[in-house]
Amino acid sequence: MGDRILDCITAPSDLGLLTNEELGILATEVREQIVRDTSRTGGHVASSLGAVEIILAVHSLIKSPHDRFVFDVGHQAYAHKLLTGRMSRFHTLRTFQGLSGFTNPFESEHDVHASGHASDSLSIALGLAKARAIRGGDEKIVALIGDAGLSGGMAFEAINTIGQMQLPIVMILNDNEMSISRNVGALVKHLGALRSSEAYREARDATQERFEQAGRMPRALVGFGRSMKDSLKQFVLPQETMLYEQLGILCTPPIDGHDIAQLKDILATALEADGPVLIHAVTRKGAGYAPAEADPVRFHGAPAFDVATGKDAKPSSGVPSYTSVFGNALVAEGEADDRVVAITAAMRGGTGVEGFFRAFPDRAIDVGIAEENAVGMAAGLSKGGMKPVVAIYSTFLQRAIDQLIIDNALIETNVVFAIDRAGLVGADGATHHGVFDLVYTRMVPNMRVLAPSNEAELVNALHTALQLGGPVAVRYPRGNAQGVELPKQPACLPLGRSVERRAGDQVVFLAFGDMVKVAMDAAELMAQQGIEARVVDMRWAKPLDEDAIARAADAELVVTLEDGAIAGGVGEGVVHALTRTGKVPPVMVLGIEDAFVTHGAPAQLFESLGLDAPQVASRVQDRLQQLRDQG
Ligand SMILES: Cc1ncc(C[n+]2csc(CCOP(=O)(O)OP(=O)(O)O)c2C)c(N)n1
Ligand SMILES: CC(=O)[C@@H](O)[C@H](O)COP(=O)(O)O
Ligand SMILES: [Mg+2]
Repeated sequence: MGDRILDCITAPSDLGLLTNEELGILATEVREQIVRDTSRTGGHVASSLGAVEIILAVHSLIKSPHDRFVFDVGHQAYAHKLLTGRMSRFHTLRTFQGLSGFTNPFESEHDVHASGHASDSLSIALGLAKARAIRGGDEKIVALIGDAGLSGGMAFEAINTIGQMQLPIVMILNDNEMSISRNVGALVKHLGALRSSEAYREARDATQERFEQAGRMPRALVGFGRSMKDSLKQFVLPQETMLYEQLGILCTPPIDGHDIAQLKDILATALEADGPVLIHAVTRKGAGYAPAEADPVRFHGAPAFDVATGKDAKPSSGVPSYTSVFGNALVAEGEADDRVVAITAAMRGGTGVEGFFRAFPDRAIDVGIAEENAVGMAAGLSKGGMKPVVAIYSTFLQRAIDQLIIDNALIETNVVFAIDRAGLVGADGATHHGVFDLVYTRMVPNMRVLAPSNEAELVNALHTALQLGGPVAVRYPRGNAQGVELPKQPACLPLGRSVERRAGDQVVFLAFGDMVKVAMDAAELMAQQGIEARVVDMRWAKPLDEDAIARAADAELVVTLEDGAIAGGVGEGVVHALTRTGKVPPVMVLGIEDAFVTHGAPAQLFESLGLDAPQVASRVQDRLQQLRDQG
């Protein structure tokens, strides 16, 4: 480890003192550090490895934090973290109380925003540029965005305004032809045409040659601002010019995103331009670590792995994930009914719909990072006689709440929202926890919401949702299911009916989804203290089982348990239902308090929130005692 350049970096501006050769050595050291530490913590290995040279080149030319470097998604920002004073804590990445897996301004002054959700970087950069114009500042603004991030609606909208406003911003397109899976969409074809077109190849070679001849002095060669545009234009055929050129953004030909010297040359010029510039950098996802280059999909978001082989460090538990159970159940539903159509927004693997894509390619759609489009399109499919299932993470459906409300719920489309990653997801943290879907689905008229408590319930919930008609959400968590047997044939669950899982009269738990297990374990612990608790698996977050709620009103204490935000959550819905019975017993509403939840292993997070079974049991016992003491 001795004598590394990386260990001598005290601030990102130190990079400006390094030669290109030294920066190349630093790139290797950064990669080794990323692989070593993420092999223990897991993380977004492939994306971060692919962006190392770009990040080094940018930091060697800008003065962060005065100059602003904005990351799209932020999953590729590990090199940035290592170079901005977070080396010594990098081994804590994504762990409880450790570094975040994304950029976060509360973690470092070099991080502009809380990244994690794709396609927002250009809007943030544009806002910074406008603020600079109003204030009269001189800071440089650079945004790094992937080819999939660039295809998201928010990025398209930003480009529209960036082209109009003409404020100086440097956008670096990190084009590796990959989203998490292979990138999709017409923009991909456009970028591919640019990369492969003879004109661009010639342009790239010519640019490189000329840089080399000029001892890499592009300023002298291509000039600044508009003259750079003219200069670059001579290399491209009009019909091959980049789409964004036509929208008023100066675009470079594709350049090698792993060539630090070339990157610096182009960047130095772009940073001086008087309008928006897009640098098209071509990279390899996973670059520099053979297992990640060979399988960038697996190494997009990898669990801990063995560095030598790239294989998972921990063997699988053998219990299927909720996601895979859902994926198989969806294929079975697709076999039984040819109106079932699956939609994903760039999350084929994550949402478990790969099998459906293989079985029914004509009824499977990946819209890319375009959640609004996915949910809007589902409405159209439903109106056209189909039964669309939008398989989507809870956190990403937040992008499409309007389409859920207006395009679907208002006209009662037959759309199923299969909401994966509901509840606390773990290492991805605040930007990715699925803690709002119980609020934003329940608040909408015509919506029905199922919260299965195990995988058998999930299979039945999906079947029920498809049979029921109208917009129905089925929410389930990340990770392993409970290990229960699956039904041979899926059954329809009675609408708005709960199931009692445990008898008891003193305390009644009204629990939702994954929290039923916590309630069962807590009830068991309380029984050891002589307290008898009923556990009701509520099954439906909407409509609520009003009869079960009315029966609970006879208990000394009612406890609602959800793994979502309690502000506006389903526990509050239960309280409302209780007020309608005319008899309101003491109620504890347990769930996520009004604060963002950090990252860490789910068990640690539940413990830190007082939502693990032992703490739930003791909180409930304390409250019961308090009530009894009050008489
Ligand atoms: C709104 C939103 N939808 C989906 C995702 C999940 N997601 C994270 S990274 C990613 C792919 C990003 O691809 P790209 O921008 O090309 O970057 P790369 O990983 O290829 O470097 C996706 C789909 C997300 N973070 N945000
Ligand atoms: C950065 C991002 O948004 C995704 O890569 C996300 O981290 C995937 O999460 P899962 O690991 O739960 O699929
Ligand atoms: Mg990409």
